[in-house]
Amino acid sequence: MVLLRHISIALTAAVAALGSALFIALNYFYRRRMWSPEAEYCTIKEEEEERGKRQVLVLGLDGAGKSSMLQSLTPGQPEAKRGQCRPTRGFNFMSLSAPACQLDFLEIGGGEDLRRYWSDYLRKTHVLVYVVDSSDRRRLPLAKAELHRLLRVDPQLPVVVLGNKQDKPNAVSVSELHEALSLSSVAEERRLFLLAAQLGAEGALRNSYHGLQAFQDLLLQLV
Ligand SMILES: Nc1nc2c(ncn2[C@@H]2O[C@H](COP(=O)(O)OP(=O)(O)OP(=O)(O)O)[C@@H](O)[C@H]2O)c(=O)[nH]1
Ligand SMILES: [Mg+2]
Repeated sequence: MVLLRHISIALTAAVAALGSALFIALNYFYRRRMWSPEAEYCTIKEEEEERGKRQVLVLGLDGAGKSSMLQSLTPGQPEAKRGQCRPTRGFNFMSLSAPACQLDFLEIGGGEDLRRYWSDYLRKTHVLVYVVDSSDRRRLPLAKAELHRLLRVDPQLPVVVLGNKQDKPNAVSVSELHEALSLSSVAEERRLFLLAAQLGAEGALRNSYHGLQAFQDLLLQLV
């Protein structure tokens, strides 16, 4: 009788231990299995931030001057000249190493077929550089609509708007650009800068923020 009681106690304990082990194993299995793009993205972003990388997303309508700007920022490429950039059919990537961190610039082409993918890249982005062709007066409303569509996705994302091609005779001024892009309506919660810029004939980017180094410093402050 006593032996039977011992056996039943031992069996109960064994079943309980097995149950716990099964529960822990299943829990572990499902935790690993339950994947969400958001969780995956957060892990990647955290890892990159730990390694001191910051992403600068460069967007703007086709022909605005995004690739030209990246070329002019690329060390060792001073010979980049106007008219040498081809339309970006997909991505364009460039990295700049600063003492504090690495700035990873990612341009996505501005063609109509690529614009629909722009917002997918905002989640990984620390600062948006939005390039506008100041001389393309006809498409300013489109440039504004695309910018506002992007900014609705992330109300806090810092933005630098580059009013490019200021060298062109028909370019709108910075204050006209501010008005045409309705920047006051999107600047409330975010840090937003509007700079006039032009690619010099020798390929160097000039902007109203006192040169290239200051432009980089501004980005480093914002990321
Ligand atoms: N006059 C003038 N031309 C410029 C300036 N910046 C760029 N360009 C010219 O504008 C054209 C388009 O420049 P890109 O840099 O290819 O434009 P993008 O924004 O990268 O265009 P996509 O890749 O098609 O989205 C090129 O012929 C450039 O040389 C500028 O400040 N002034
Ligand atoms: Mg390009």
